[in-house]
Amino acid sequence: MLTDSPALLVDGLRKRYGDRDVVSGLSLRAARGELTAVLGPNGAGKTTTIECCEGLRRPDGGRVEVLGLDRTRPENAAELRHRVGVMLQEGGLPMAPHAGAVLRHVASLHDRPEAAGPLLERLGLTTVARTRVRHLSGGQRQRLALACAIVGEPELVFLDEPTAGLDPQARLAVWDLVRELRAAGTSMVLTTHLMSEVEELADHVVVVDRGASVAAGRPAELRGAPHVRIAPPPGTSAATLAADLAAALAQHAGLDTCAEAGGVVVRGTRMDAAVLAVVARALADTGHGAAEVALTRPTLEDAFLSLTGRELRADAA
Ligand SMILES: Nc1ncnc2c1ncn2[C@@H]1O[C@H](COP(=O)(O)OP(=O)(O)OP(=O)(O)O)[C@@H](O)[C@H]1O
Repeated sequence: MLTDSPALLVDGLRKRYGDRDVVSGLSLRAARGELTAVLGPNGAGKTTTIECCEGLRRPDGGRVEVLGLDRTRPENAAELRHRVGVMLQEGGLPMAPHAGAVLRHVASLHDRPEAAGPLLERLGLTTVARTRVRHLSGGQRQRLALACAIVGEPELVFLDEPTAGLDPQARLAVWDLVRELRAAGTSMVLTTHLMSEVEELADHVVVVDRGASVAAGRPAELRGAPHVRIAPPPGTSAATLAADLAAALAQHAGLDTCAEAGGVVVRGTRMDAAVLAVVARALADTGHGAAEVALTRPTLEDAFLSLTGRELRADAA
């Protein structure tokens, strides 16, 4: 096994259901000791990809290496079962046993498991330890599935929407646990629709759309730099305003003005209140005015929407 291999390497992954390619040449890399978030619209192919990495689905093409081992080779399955933790979107828990018994059973499958009691306590499950899984609330099942994924102290954990449907207190408890795991050096791959979760937890983000990876980087890289955004006044096109403003700003080296998404955007290496004042003066010089001028700090959600579009997908799952 190569110790300098990434926690997860996916290269040119393909998966087809019937005559539909749902994953078409997807590549991503998750470094060891980091939390990599995989984002994408409903139906983008995230769960299918992660399930191929977990060994639950067989890829139709491409390479999947988990902790340096080829995931598609049956001889690696047993070793990876011990070294990788999986929290499935649907939980995958047996319904009849008590919650505590399920966790103790999963713990018994590992060589050096974490103690089940304290883990149940951390996830607010002590009072339901003797409740059958089928009688747990959705959020309690979700937390039990997380406990089962990490009780074996795996090197890599896959978390598929781990806080979907949890109340804010439970979400914070899960986030604290995830931070502790990362501090202890655990590699994690997380899929989520919550941008706040990504902002809080992710070291690295991969954006997936229509079965392929469309962007990857640190959250700050994906968010992009602050810029001045100007909404043209009624009756003035963004293109006209951008051209006139660019001329008015010509003597200010390092500022780049363009029309973008119905507005005008000014970018530069340093974007602060002083630059905002310069842009506002130049705007006044154009004689156009503006409906709105603001120094904007793009959010991850802005970046996500600009990468994947705003329209609801007809093929959304
Ligand atoms: N077993 C299956 N048979 C046929 N089609 C499937 C199957 N599993 C998933 N799909 C389809 O594959 C596409 C990708 O689904 P997938 O669950 O991977 O998306 P996702 O990005 O995880 O979506 P979400 O964010 O909604 O969980 C969807 O259009 C889905 O309907």
